[in-house]
Amino acid sequence: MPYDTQPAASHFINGAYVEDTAGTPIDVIYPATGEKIATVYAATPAIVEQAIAAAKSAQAAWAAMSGTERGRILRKAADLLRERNHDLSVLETYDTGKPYQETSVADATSGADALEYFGGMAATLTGEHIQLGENWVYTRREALGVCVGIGAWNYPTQIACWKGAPALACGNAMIFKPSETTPLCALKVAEILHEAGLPAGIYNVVQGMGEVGASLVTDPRVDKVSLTGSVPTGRKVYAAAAEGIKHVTMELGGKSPMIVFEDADIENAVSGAILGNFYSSGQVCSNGTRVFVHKAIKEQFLNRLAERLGDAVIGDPMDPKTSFGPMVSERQRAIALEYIEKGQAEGARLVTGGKMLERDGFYMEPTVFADVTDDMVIAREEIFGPVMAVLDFEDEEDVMARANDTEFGLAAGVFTRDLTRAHRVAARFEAGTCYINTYNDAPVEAPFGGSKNSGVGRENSKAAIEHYSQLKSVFVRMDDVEAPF
Ligand SMILES: NC(=O)c1ccc[n+]([C@@H]2O[C@H](COP(=O)([O-])OP(=O)(O)OC[C@H]3O[C@@H](n4cnc5c(N)ncnc54)[C@H](O)[C@@H]3O)[C@@H](O)[C@H]2O)c1
Ligand SMILES: O=CCc1c[nH]cn1
Repeated sequence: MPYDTQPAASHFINGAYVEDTAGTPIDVIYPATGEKIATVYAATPAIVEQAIAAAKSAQAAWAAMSGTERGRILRKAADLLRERNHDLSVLETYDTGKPYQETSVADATSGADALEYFGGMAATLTGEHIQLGENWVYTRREALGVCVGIGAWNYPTQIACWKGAPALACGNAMIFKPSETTPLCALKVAEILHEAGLPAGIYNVVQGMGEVGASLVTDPRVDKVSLTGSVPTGRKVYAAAAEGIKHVTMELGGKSPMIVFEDADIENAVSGAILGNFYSSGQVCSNGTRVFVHKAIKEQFLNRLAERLGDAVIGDPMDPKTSFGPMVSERQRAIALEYIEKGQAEGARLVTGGKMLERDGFYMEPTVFADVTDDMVIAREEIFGPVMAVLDFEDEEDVMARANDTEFGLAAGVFTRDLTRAHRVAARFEAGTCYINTYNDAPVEAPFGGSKNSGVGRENSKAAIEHYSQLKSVFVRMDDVEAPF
C-alpha cells in the first residue's frame, strides 16, 4: 500500500487519538482489491463515556466564544482541507473505492465548502429585538449542546463536515460516528479541525456499528442527533431520539424520479441520467434511479445512453482516468446484483450491464433496464448501486402521479426546454431537492434534504442553522407588573 492508511488510533476524543483494543475489531477493506488496509476497534462503553464527557464539559466555553472566533477556526480548517486535498482524496478513495477523479473534486472540497460557509456565517448568528410598546422582547440564538452525527459510507468526509460545520458554527460540540464500512476519513477531519485551533472536546470521532450509534443517541446528555443512513435505520434512530425529546435531522434514502420530456436536450438529459445513476458507482442518496422517458424519444435516449456508457473507464480508482470504480463492499454489490436478478425475473429489458466483473475488488457493470413498470421491485425499492430503471410515459399528468407514487421524497429532476412546464413540474414534485435540466448538484449554499420517508430537516445553507440552534425569548418589562391580587 503506497499510502499509510492505518490511523494512529481508532477514536479521536478530547483533542487526541485514543485507543481501546477491547472493542470489536473492524477491518477496513479497500474496495478495489478486497485487501485489508487498516483495523479500527469499535468504541467500548468506556470510550463512549469519554467522548460524551469530553463534549459535555467543553461545549459551554466554545459557545461562549464569539461567532467571529469560532468562524475563524472553521475557515482555517477549510483552508487546511483544501491544501491537503490530494492526500484526503486518496484516503477517501481507499475508504470508499470511489475514483480519485471524483474524490479529488467532490469530497474534501465539499467538506471545505461547508466549513468555509458556516465559518463565515458564525459571526452573523443573532437573535432579534421585538418592541412591544414600552416593553420589549429579545431573542438569543443559542446552541443545542452536544450533537451526535452518524454517517453513511458513501461520502465519509463530506458527511463528517456537513454535520460538523453547522453544529460547531452554532456553538455545539459534536460526537461523530462514521459508518463502520468507512471509518478513516472522519478522523482526518477531526485532526485538521484541532490543528486549526478547535478546543479539545468540541469535535470527537468514535467508531463502531449500530450499537455504538444507539448508545450515543440514547444518552441523556445528548441534545441532538443527525443521521445520514437508510430509512429503516432512520426509523430506529428517530424513535430513540423521540424518547428523549431530542432534536433530529434525518438524511435518509430515496428512489428519486427523473422525467425526460420529448423536447429535452437529449445529450444533457443523458448526462443528467449518468450523473444521477452512475456517479460514485450509483451510491448517492439523491440518485434519480427511476428515469421516466417520453415514448417519442425513448429509443434515441437509450441508444445514446448505451454509447456514452461504453466510454466509462472502469478500473483502478487511483488512476485519474478511471471514471467508474468498485462498489463499497462485497455485500453492497451482492445487494445490487440481487436486484438485477429480480428485474430480469420481472421482465424488465436489460439494455446494458448486469454482471459483476471477474477481477479483484467489488466491481460490477453500470446497468440499465428499459421497459420497467411502476410495480416492479427495481422501480420501488432503493438499490443504492449502479442500476438505472427507464420507464416510458406519454402524458405529463400521468407521469407526475407516477413520479410521486413512492414512500420516498428525497430528490427529483426534470429535463425539458419548456420553462413553464419545468417550473410547474418542479412545484408538483413531492421531494425536498429538485433539479431542472441538471441533476445531483449539492452546493453548500442550497438546502439539501428529503420529504416523506426520506427525511426530516435540511443540511447546508442558512436552513441548517435552524436545526443546530434554538431561540430563547427574553421578555423585558419597563413599567410595573400588574397582578390580579
Ligand atoms: N439523504 C442523504 O443525505 C443520504 C446521504 C447518503 C446516504 N444516504 C442513505 O444511506 C443509506 C446507505 O448507507 P448505510 O448503508 O451506511 O446506511 P445504514 O442505515 O445501514 O447506516 C447508517 C449509519 O447508521 C448507523 N446505525 C445503524 N443502526 C443504528 C442504530 N440502531 N442506532 C444508531 N445508529 C445506527 C450505522 O452504523 C451507520 O453509521 C442509503 O439508504 C442512502 O440513501 C442518505
Ligand atoms: O449521498 C448523498 C449526498 C450527496 C448528494 N450529492 C452529493 N452528495
